[in-house]
Amino acid sequence: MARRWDYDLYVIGGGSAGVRLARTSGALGAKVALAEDARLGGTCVNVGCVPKKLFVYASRIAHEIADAANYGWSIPTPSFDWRVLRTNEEKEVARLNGIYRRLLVESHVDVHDARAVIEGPNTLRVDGRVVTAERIAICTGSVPRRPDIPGAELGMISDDVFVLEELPRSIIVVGAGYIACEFASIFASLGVETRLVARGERLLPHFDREIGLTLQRELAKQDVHVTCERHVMALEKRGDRIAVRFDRGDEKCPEELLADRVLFAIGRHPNCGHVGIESVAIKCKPDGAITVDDEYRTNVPSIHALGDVIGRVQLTPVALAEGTALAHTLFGSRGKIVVDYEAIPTAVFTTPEIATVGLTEAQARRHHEILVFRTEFRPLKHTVSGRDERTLMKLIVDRQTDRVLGVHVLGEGASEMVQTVAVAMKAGATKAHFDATIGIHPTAAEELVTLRTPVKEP
Ligand SMILES: Cc1cc2nc3c(=O)[nH]c(=O)nc-3n(C[C@H](O)[C@H](O)[C@H](O)COP(=O)(O)OP(=O)(O)OC[C@H]3O[C@@H](n4cnc5c(N)ncnc54)[C@H](O)[C@@H]3O)c2cc1C
Ligand SMILES: NC(=O)c1ccc[n+]([C@@H]2O[C@H](COP(=O)([O-])OP(=O)(O)OC[C@H]3O[C@@H](n4cnc5c(N)ncnc54)[C@H](O)[C@@H]3O)[C@@H](O)[C@H]2O)c1
Repeated sequence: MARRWDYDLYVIGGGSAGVRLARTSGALGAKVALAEDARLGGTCVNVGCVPKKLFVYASRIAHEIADAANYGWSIPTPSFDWRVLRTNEEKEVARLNGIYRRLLVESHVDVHDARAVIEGPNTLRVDGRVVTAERIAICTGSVPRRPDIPGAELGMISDDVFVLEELPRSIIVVGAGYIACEFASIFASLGVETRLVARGERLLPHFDREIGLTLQRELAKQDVHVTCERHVMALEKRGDRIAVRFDRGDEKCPEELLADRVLFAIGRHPNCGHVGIESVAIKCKPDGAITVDDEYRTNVPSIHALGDVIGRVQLTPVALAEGTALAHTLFGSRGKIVVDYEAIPTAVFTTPEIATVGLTEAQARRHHEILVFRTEFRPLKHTVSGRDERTLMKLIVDRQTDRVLGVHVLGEGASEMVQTVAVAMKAGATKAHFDATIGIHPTAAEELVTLRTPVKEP
């Protein structure tokens, strides 16, 4: 029998959400095509998680070198070459682009290296051709925001860091979230004079307050100048440098500062431009994110949207989970699969790094009577290295049920620790379970199972 549509599913966007949706659907027997107008792998692979983490590794080697002397190592005049790092990072990204293509092809997905634009509920234009599909999935991700101020075009966005020809001597990073903190930490560790400017009262406003404040203190020890409650008003070219004007100045941060580069890290917009959503009147929220139901269906029943473009949680593992869930819901045999958005673990890859799962202390206080278990210490490694770095751990526990509601760690290995703790939390772990678990010695992680005395209420 002739098919009514060219495809069962047409996926727009080859990032984390799109590739996972397409290849899982293909593997389940659907006839699938995917369009990507840039590089396969999307933000995460090309200008996000992966190249960023490689930069993080590079930056941490600087710390290892500094810590080596007291361990007996003498490393004569180390030097760093940004171009070598960039070249090797690009090679790895190209390798991953190839792997993504192979995974799609092996799942029988037709890959179209082109922009796809929706023209109707079941119709798209791809490379000048009209293609039809029973269902369309918009997985077009998000793009970095720039502030609406004079001279904003002089500043970089995170995408630009991955094509930076030379490491600047100085940088002003604007923002207080994941990207601002991660890049400030990377640049400072690589020897760039770094200033982080936040408009709010602290870094990482969506994280546990104490974690944000402690990060600020740790970054300051590494000579990152952190200035809070300051708004950037304008950027202006001054010879080879950029002048940044703030809303006010004081002795710690004057009203105007010069730097080689400015990086805006002030959040990301859902990427709905050039997708044709207006042609079928797809509804969006005021922030531009596409509105979907719990099956990622838009107001047009044949069109779905998932990943960053729906603006729920802009993290790769969430985009992947959404892709898997939708593929199984549409083409699997188990009925509707839903993503559990509760207690999503997340990390900020600063040095020292942060990882967290569950409620912050402030969030928990709103709905629970809680006990807070807390420890702050100098890690064993640094008792000899001499580095003045502290680790902070917090456990937020429901006083009545003993359930662990939140775990917050700032310190080396935080992300690796919290990923595993998140499993225990999903299983409904109580503080008694943590107490009954034997630690691994000597580690920092063992502190999580040896915290016995709650913090006294003020
Ligand atoms: C600097 C940075 C660091 C990050 N680090 C982390 C991290 O450490 N951990 C983490 O979990 N998350 C991280 N993230 C977030 C993560 O990258 C995103 O949440 C994730 O990539 C979203 O996946 P997505 O598939 O929704 O969108 P994307 O990966 O952005 O994919 C969308 C794709 O659609 C394509 N596209 C758009 N329009 C069209 C069209 N009309 N036709 C064809 N193709 C189109 C785009 O070219 C793009 O490739 C980071 C993000 C950034 C910017
Ligand atoms: N490690 C990770 O998992 C990781 C790393 C990077 C990015 N990401 C994802 O990408 C998203 C985008 O990252 P991000 O850091 O750009 O966003 P973010 O939402 O984490 O932080 C944006 C920050 O910019 C501030 N801000 C907004 N407008 C501003 C303005 N006009 N002037 C000054 N400050 C302003 C906000 O108050 C906020 O603190 C994150 O929300 C996250 O989901 C994740």
